[in-house]
Formats: sequence, structure tokens, C-alpha cells
Amino acid sequence: MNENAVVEVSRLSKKYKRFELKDVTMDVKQGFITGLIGANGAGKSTLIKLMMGMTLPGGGDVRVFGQAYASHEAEIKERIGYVADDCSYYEHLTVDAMRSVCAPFYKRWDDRQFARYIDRFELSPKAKIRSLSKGMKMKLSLAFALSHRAELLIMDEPTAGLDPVFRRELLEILAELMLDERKAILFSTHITTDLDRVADYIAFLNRGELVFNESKERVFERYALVKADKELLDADVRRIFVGIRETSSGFEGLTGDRREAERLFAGYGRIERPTLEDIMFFTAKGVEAHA
Ligand SMILES: Nc1ncnc2c1ncn2[C@@H]1O[C@H](COP(=O)(O)OP(=O)(O)OP(=O)(O)O)[C@@H](O)[C@H]1O
Repeated sequence: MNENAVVEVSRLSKKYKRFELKDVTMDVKQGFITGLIGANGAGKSTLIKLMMGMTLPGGGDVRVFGQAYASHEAEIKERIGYVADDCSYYEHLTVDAMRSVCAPFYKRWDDRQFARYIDRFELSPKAKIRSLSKGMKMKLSLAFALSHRAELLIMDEPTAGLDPVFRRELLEILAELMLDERKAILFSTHITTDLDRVADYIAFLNRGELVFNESKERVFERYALVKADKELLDADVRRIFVGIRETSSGFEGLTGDRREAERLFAGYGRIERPTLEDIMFFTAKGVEAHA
């Protein structure tokens, strides 16, 4: 096993009727936050469910803490804090009753920690789960995930449905957790600006395929957004772009080879740092153009 990888997936695939996750190889590193990005339907939840052992792969392999679900499911799950995208609970229970149901499943359950998060998230232990808003349910789900001393936190769209104030607080909590270098976090999102703040690594899925899983610095070293005159767009030049958007007078193109862009366009256009959203947009667009 890669020394500091807590999750390793290799050549993972999963086929549904209208979707295929194809040949994904990536890891989640200890001591870092990995953000999983991709458009709606790119396969983020499918990949997370495979990493959680909640669905079986069509091919390939998943290892968590160096172990396979087939032989070590209970041990692996004990060490993961999981926040699902749908946060399903027994709606008729109160927060505290739900705690009594969940706590016995974990050897390292920490009641005081849970009480601290409930307080911090302004949830009432007596509140019926059915009465909680979507955002409050997400907070409750987080409180559970953070209260059994998990070493790995896996969250599927945890910021969806949260107001900007709590979204920022959640990101602060994640940064706090990372002060403990033994922990690792993977979270999926399509709000890419969340990742600018906290992510160390970015894994990008596009239509079921992993485009990259790289450190954020490396992503921004490599990619460049070029804005220039349309006349410069000949067939050779087009080849360096992942995706191109043409306007009446010029074009914008994303390339994964910043150096080549600098060589070709120095003095002839603007070379900018793309946002993660630009990278997602142009990659999706590029694939469409060549399809
Ligand atoms: N159990 C299933 N049976 C059939 N198709 C499925 C199943 N689960 C997911 N899919 C399909 O697989 C594709 C990828 O879904 P997935 O939920 O993994 O994407 P996602 O990137 O998490 O999207 P979103 O951001 O919208 O949640 C979708 O087209 C979805 O309809």
C-alpha cells in the first residue's frame, strides 16, 4: 500500500444502465483534505459508495486502511465517519434517541464530543428529527460522523443545502480536524469555491472518468486559461486545448499545458489562472466538441 494512502482504489468500474464509472485509480492521503469534484451525474456518489463498501464494483479493487471490505468491513467502518448525501434517519426519533441507537455501533463512540457538536451546531437533543430542516439534518449527520474518533471522514456533498454561514463554519471545522495529521478527509462538492479554501488535493471526475487527482498547487501550475484572437486558432493550436469557447471576436481556451500556452501565446493573448469551475466547464465542453 502507498505509505500514506488511507483509501486506494485501482481500476475501479461500475456499470449502470445509463452510466459507467470507468477504470478509476486514485487514493485519499492521510493528513490531507481531498475534494472530489464533478458535474451532476459525473459519478461522485457512485465512487463514494464504492469507497464505503455500500455497493459492489463491476471490476477493480477498493482498499481502505490497506484492507478489503470482503474480509474487514466492520473494522474499516469503525474508522470512517460518513456523511451521506440524503442523511436518512428514523424521522420519528429525537436527536438524543437517535444517539442511543447509533452509539452502540461504535467502540470509540464519544458522548461528550457528540454533546459538544450538538451544542455548537445549535441542535436541540429533544428535537424530533422530522422537524429538522435539510441543513440541520446535515449538521446532525456531521455530529454523528465526528463523534466516534474516526480517522477518515467521507462526505457526499456536505455543503449542499447549507447557508453560507454554516458552510464556512463547516470548512473551518474540517481545517481544525486536519490539525491532527493522522486524519484524512474526502468530500464531494460541486461548489468548487469551497475547495479553494480548504482542499489540498483535487480529484476531478468527468462523465465517469477520473481526469486527475492532484495537489491543488499542481492543478493550478498545469492548467491555464488563454484568451486571444480567433485568428490564432489553427488546427495545431487547437490541439493544446482541453476545451474552447469561441465568441464573435476571440476565444477562451483551457489547456493542461501552461508552458506550451506561454510559448505559443506570449505577446499574443492573455494567459490567466483558471478557477476549478473553469476546469470543470471546459473539460465537459471539450468532450462534447469531440464526441
Ligand atoms: N443505483 C443506480 N441505478 C442506476 N443508475 C444509477 C444508480 N445510481 C446512480 N445511477 C446513475 O449514475 C449516474 C451517476 O450518478 P452519481 O449519483 O454517482 O453522480 P454524482 O456525480 O454524485 O451526481 P450529483 O452531483 O448529481 O449527485 C447518474 O446518471 C445516475 O442516474
